[in-house]
Order: sequence, then structure tokens, then C-alpha cells
Amino acid sequence: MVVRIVDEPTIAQMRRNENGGDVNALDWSWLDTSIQAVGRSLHVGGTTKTIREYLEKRMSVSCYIPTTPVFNTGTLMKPSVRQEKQCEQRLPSAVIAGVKKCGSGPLFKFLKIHPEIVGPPGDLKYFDGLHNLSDTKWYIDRMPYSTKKQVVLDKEVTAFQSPHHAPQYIREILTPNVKIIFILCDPVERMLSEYFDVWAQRDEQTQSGQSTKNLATRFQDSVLERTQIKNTEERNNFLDKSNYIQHVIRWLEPFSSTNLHFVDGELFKTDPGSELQKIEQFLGIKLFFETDNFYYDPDRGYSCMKYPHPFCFSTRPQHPPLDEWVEERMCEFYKPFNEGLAIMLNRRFAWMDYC
Ligand SMILES: Nc1ncnc2c1ncn2[C@@H]1O[C@H](COP(=O)(O)OS(=O)(=O)O)[C@@H](OP(=O)(O)O)[C@H]1O
Repeated sequence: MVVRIVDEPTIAQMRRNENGGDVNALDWSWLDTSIQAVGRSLHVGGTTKTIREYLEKRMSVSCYIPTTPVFNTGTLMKPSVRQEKQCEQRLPSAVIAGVKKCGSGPLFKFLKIHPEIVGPPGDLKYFDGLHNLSDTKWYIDRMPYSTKKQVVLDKEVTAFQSPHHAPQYIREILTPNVKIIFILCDPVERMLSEYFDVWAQRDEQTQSGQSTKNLATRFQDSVLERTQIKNTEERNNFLDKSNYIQHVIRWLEPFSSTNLHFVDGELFKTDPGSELQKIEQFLGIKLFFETDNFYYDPDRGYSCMKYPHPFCFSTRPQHPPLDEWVEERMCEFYKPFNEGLAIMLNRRFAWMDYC
């Protein structure tokens, strides 16, 4: 699909609203600079989408004066407007609780583009087991201001597997009504991605006292021993995280299944718009994302954003391919767990067909 850049309407045109009057309910002076910074709109799938349209939508529900790039939070509105809009820093009402290396980063970033979703800029790791959980003030203080119409979203990827009681802690602090989102992907690919990441950072991790347990020079030496030995007490950092069923069980106990949503990591790579639409429904917010807001980049192996801001995550060096026998052994190991997961959740994921 061709993405054509066309000129943005003039500032004078922008200042007229549909009724021909001035748009003056709020201070619109911000728009000039924002639009000048963008200076264009996009023809996507036959329709013209302006950045202005997006910024206006966001502005109407937000406590911030939006800006470009649209990933930035923007400037906090003045106190009188904040009061009028009932802006507050609130605890999250939704959490992306994993899984690491399945696309949780892009998922979080894309979701925060939705006018009705706000979240902290990065990972707070409040539920990672190292934080004083009674210090909710610390947590709330790090949340952006939100209106009641908005969903406050946090990302806590380690919570998926540890600490063991993370689901209970999240339920207790964020109430049983909190919505939990997981993104699950091909377990072997996930493990490989994490392995190369940990390998690349091994010196820093050792220096900062973090564990590099199970890390060997070759991927297969880091994971294969476990699939041969009988001792199930022996934990392998890489293998265990990809064994989704054992972790998902922990979340089904404190939460109703209607509060848990699973994103298919494979579909998210090829068609993020459709996966994001399912999340909009799950969160009960207005539909904003469309499939043609994104395009698939075969060289990268995942999708980039077209609207409201053209954006691609930078590519990592390609992983060296796995030896066929290693892949077969890994698949053999995960197959029964994946089948169990499909039965437990009563759904199959696209990546389940790989093995
Ligand atoms: N749209 C889009 N853009 C970029 N990357 C995408 C996307 N969709 C899925 N992926 C895959 O996400 C992998 C990184 O996952 P995470 O963001 O969960 O990693 S992290 O845990 O936050 O480090 C990353 O894996 P690596 O390339 O191995 O890093 C990607 O394969």
C-alpha cells in the first residue's frame, strides 16, 4: 500500500471548526507549533488522515496538550483545566504483564498512542519483587495525569513469571477489576531472542550483580541440558519463561478469565491493527486503531506504524539460525505444554503451528 504525504491545511483553515466559529474552548496556540513540526498529513488506504485530527481527539480526553512526536506525553494542562477535566494521577486500571521478548515493548508503545490510554514512559518494575509494595504513593506519583475517560496502562513484563505471588499482589493493589494483557509468542523464538539479548549484555549484568545463570556460549548449551535431565527442580531461566502454561495457571486463580486478554504475538507482528482492536474491545474504549495504520516490513519481520506517526522500531542484528536438530528438540519439549495451554484457554495461537 502506498503512503503519500500531502500538505497539511493552513493554520487559518485549522482554526475554523465545523460550525465556522473559532475553536476556543481551550488554548489552541499549541496546535500551530505542533502542526508546523509535522507539516503534513497522510493518505492511508484511500482516506486522508491528518495529524491534527489525531491531536484534537487526544486533546479532548487528555490532561496534556499533545505534541509531536505523538509518543511524547505533551505539556500538562493548566490547573484550572485539569480541575475541570477531573485530572488526577491514578493507579493503573490495566497492565501488560508479559511476556518478555514477545513484543511487549512495541505493544505498550502503540497502545499509548490511543487517545484514551496513558501510561508511564518506561518500565517502573513496581511488581518485580524488589519494590516495597506498600509504597503505593511512589507508584501513583510515577503515573501520568489522566481523566476518568482514560485507561491508565502499566507494563510489568517480569510479573508474568516472577515473583510467584505477582498476580495476587496486582489483584490486591490494583483491585480484582484490573485488566491484564499478555502477549505470547513462539516459545523457541522468544527464548532465542532473550538468549541473544542476555548474551549481548552479559558483562554489564555480571557487573551489576544480576544472574547470568544458564548462560553458555552456544544457545543449545544454555537450554538443552534441562530437556534431557529428569530433575524437575533444576530451573532454567530461558526455558521456564517460555513454558507459558505453568505461569498462566497462576493468573487464572486470582482473576476472572474475563479480566485476562492474550495477544497473539505472531499476529501482532504481521497485523498489529487487528490485535490492537481486540484490546480496545477488551478495555471497553473507543475504536481508534485500524489495520491500515500499520504496514508489514518483511525485511524486519514485523510491522511499522504509518499513522498517526510514521515509526519503525530499529532492527537488531539477525539471530544466527538454530541448527535443525536443536529446533526439533525444543519444539518437542514445548509441544505438550502448548497443547495444554490451547486446551486451558480454549484457543489456538498462530505461533502454535510452527512446531
Ligand atoms: N512491531 C514490532 N516492532 C518491533 N519488534 C516487534 C514488533 N512486533 C513484534 N516484535 C518483536 O518484539 C521483540 C522484542 O520484544 P519485547 O519488546 O517484549 O522485548 S523486551 O522484553 O521489552 O526487551 C523483538 O524481538 P528481537 O528482534 O529479537 O528483539 C521483535 O521480534
